[in-house]
Amino acid sequence: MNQQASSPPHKIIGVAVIENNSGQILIDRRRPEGVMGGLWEFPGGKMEPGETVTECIEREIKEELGINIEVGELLIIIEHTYTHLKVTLIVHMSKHVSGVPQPIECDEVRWVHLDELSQFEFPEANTQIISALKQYKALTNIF
Ligand SMILES: Nc1nc2c([nH]c(=O)n2[C@H]2C[C@H](O)[C@@H](COP(=O)(O)OP(=O)(O)OP(=O)(O)O)O2)c(=O)[nH]1
Ligand SMILES: [Mg+2]
Repeated sequence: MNQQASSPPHKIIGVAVIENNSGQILIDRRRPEGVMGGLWEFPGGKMEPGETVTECIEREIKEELGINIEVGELLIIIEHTYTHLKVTLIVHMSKHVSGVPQPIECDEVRWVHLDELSQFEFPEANTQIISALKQYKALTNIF
């Protein structure tokens, strides 16, 4: 078997942790069918050729949820290998600007507080995003 045939597909994904003025975070539930069906995630999607991560995140959030956001600083970059898929998740903190989130390409959307995230089931790679987010919030509350 050659290298190409044996390695899983690799997706590079722009991901947003979107906060509103009440300090809540936006999560969405993936559709029941398909890869990681029914799990919750932070909104985002595949980068297209020629676009920056910021452009990718703004576009995906508009397409998937119909809202406008302001993409802020990088939170973390995660490389994770699932059984049939390798993902690079480039996660940015973002601020909600306008619009009510609609479940256009997902099953459900919710605004939740940081301490509520543990009540939702996320893909494996998200453990690292959530702990980075908790550290980030702990630090930004101090300074
Ligand atoms: N958006 C997002 N994706 C995540 C998270 N955690 C995680 O493992 N992923 C994975 C799931 C998917 O395989 C991939 C996101 O890709 P995607 O939403 O553009 O694509 P998809 O697999 O839903 O479908 P497709 O466009 O390839 O048909 O990254 C997360 O928190 N947010
Ligand atoms: Mg997506």
